[in-house]
Amino acid sequence: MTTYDITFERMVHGGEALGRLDDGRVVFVPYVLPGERAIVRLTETHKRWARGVVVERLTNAPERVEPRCPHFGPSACGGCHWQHANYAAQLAYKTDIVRDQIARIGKQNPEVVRPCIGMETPWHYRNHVQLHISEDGRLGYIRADQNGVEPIDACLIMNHRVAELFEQLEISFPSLQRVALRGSDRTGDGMVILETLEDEPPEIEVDLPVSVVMVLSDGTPVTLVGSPYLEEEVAGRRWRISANSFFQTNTEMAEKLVYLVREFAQPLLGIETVVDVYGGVGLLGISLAPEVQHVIIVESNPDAIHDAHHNGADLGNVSPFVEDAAVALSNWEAPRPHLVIVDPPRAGIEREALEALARLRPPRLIYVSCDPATLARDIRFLCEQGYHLDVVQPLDMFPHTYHVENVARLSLE
Ligand SMILES: C[S@@+](CC[C@H](N)C(=O)[O-])C[C@H]1O[C@@H](n2cnc3c(N)ncnc32)[C@H](O)[C@@H]1O
Repeated sequence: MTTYDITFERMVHGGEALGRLDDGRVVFVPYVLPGERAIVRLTETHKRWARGVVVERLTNAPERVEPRCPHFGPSACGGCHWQHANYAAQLAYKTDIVRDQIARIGKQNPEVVRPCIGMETPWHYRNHVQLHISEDGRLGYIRADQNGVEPIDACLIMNHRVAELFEQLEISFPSLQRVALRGSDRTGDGMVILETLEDEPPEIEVDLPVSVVMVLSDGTPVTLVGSPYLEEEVAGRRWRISANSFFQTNTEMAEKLVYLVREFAQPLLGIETVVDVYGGVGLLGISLAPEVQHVIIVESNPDAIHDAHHNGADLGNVSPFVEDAAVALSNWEAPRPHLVIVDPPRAGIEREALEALARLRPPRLIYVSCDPATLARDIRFLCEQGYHLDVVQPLDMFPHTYHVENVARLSLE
């Protein structure tokens, strides 16, 4: 077996550490830290890069800590990537990664990227988890090597309500594919979402104070017990969230996100219309509604738009629309919005929507993103169309993973 002695330089987007082979190729290796030296075996080789695994670690970085969770590691749970690094180091890696993406892919000055904002206590934060069924019928997460499901006894990143649901849950449906648990530590609401191969919902009995929704094989959600939605509390408002509506998975950081968007939207004086594209249940747009004349929410999921109607009803100036982003932006007939917020899924803004957004030319744009690479790609395009990148603020929505949320503000030069 050929092995290589590698010293690692930095963390990269995707969560691996980057080192170099003697022939100049870069090599990506998980579960090591910048500054560490390890003997590595290559698992994938290409002309300009390779991927490998640690055979033996020769040195430890000062940032290395003992992972708290017994399920963490290369041949176990794939949910967390960085429990072996202290939290301050995780935040520093995230800042460096975002700066690297903004410079290399976005072709922008990386100094506009502020240091990543972290959580005070970076544990028990997830209000929503997706669990799979292991070979022996237990609930778990997809393994880090993608080789099946790692059954888990407990998870340190579930919030307390979700952890409570997980402990109490006893289910045995032969056709069960996945189980999602959603819960709020603030309102106490809880929901179990069962995904099956069935076409018909079964009769079930549940002893717990939770709602149970079953998603049938065609994607239709059917409420079996309780309510079709749960409620969360963020930034002084209650948010209604249906079983298949998106909501930010970290409630504490969702609140920071709302306040940051509000800060980046200043000055709001004189702003008539704000458009919140990829708006979900309206979290970002509705939070600005008390300070502007009109908020339009564009979202493709009808259930989320139904929630947004409910969430903004008391304000009287919120108009939610079920529409594809590209279609809505391409056919925009209302007056030009003063401020557009975009918060697309990981893949970023589709090309057609991005081109339509650039043609619409709102004077100010706030781009919320959970993927720094697609954010940087889209920023590059928008800057080529005349926008200026003012600032990028990384937020640690997902401690112990390599994922990082970002809020960018762009304005017309
Ligand atoms: C990352 S979430 C953001 C939701 C919301 N801004 C929030 O903070 O809760 C992205 C949202 O975009 C919606 N979406 C995905 N593709 C879309 C499209 N092509 N057009 C409109 N909305 C889309 C998803 O349903 C989801 O609600």
